[in-house]
Amino acid sequence: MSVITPTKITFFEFLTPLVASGKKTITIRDISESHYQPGTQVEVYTLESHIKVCDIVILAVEPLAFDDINEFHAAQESLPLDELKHLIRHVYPDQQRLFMISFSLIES
Ligand SMILES: CC(=O)Nc1ccn([C@H]2C[C@H](O)[C@@H](CO)O2)c(=O)n1
Repeated sequence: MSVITPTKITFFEFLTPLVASGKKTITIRDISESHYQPGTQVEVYTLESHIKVCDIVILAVEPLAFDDINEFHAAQESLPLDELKHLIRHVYPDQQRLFMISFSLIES
């Protein structure tokens, strides 16, 4: 079965300034949002209002267990670790198996 490479990603609106400023360089998603391909350009939109924010390039997609999320990931998310884990549990209440998507901002 082939999976179409996605060319868009959404972030909660309150996180988009961190993406657009280049401070946030990873996002942690479940398998349904893990099909990004390294080297591809992806458009960033706000989840709530679907406004285009910026473009990013995908650097890597790697498996990451919820229990292994640590200060290293929090720094790259530009969030405190407790806030990050709380947010991930809010979005993905039961999932241990997650994916770390690393990306770089494309300056416009
Ligand atoms: C559908 C959708 O947009 N879902 C998500 C999922 C996660 N995030 C943020 C929250 C954290 O900063 C990281 C880690 O999951 O990504 C998000 O903005 N939108």
